[in-house]
Amino acid sequence: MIHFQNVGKTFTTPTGPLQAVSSVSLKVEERDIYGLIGFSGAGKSTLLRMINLLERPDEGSVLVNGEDLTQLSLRELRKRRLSIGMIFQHFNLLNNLNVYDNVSFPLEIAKVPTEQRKQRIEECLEMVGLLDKAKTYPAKLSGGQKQRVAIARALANKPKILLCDEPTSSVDPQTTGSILASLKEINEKLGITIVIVTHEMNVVKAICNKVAVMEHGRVVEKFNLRESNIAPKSPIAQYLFKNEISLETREAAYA
Ligand SMILES: Nc1ncnc2c1ncn2[C@@H]1O[C@H](COP(=O)(O)OP(=O)(O)OP(=O)(O)O)[C@@H](O)[C@H]1O
Repeated sequence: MIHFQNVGKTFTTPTGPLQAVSSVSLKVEERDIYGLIGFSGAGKSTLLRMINLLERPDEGSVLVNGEDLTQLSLRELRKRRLSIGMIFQHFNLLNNLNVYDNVSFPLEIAKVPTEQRKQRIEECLEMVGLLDKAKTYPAKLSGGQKQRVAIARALANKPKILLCDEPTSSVDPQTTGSILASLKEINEKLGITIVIVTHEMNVVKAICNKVAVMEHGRVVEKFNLRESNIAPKSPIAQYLFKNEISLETREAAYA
């Protein structure tokens, strides 16, 4: 479904070139919930953003359903992006619009007629358990509710893939549970493939069937979490599996 072939990305920075992603090859199969884990700066978000070309790889290619998105015209790319939803750490809701209108927004961009829009918005809000909040503005919602609105909005155009960039990093552990439950449900019920960037092995263990561990722009190890004998070899993977804690606070302990 998603196939990274030897991808690389170097950013130009004031202090010189910075290789954020180096020679990554990885396959995400349909219906996977695939975790990308590693310390801050490992290149996880850059890799994730290559799937919908928010970042263009400058080496290798990324195939989505066998198609290299870099070869498409801008018009075709916009169309393909409708089948790839995305959610972010800080929710990125439009604060001047209520919940209903936030979910409506991508449908308006896709020029979905008003009547169909209404039905789809209600379906999506129902899916994340927030139909009763349709008229509420984001400022009145909790972090978990905001992220579930973002999930509903990402689902509006019936994507096949959902990209999640640290979706639980701004919320407390209990709220994390409700967001992860929504993600698991849409994966199981709608068959949506999910790729999730996280710092936390707890998140990976809760919902992912596979995980890739990243360090310094490279994937150092991959695991199928359905296998019974998981034996990490790299120091970082050993650390991550041993310490089910947030890396943000414990990076120093590993270093
Ligand atoms: N647009 C950009 N311009 C310059 N450097 C960038 C840009 N985007 C990312 N980087 C750098 O690339 C490296 C990888 O960043 P990336 O955000 O992919 O890492 P990450 O593993 O997702 O970390 P974090 O959890 O902190 O977001 C970092 O050193 C980051 O500072």
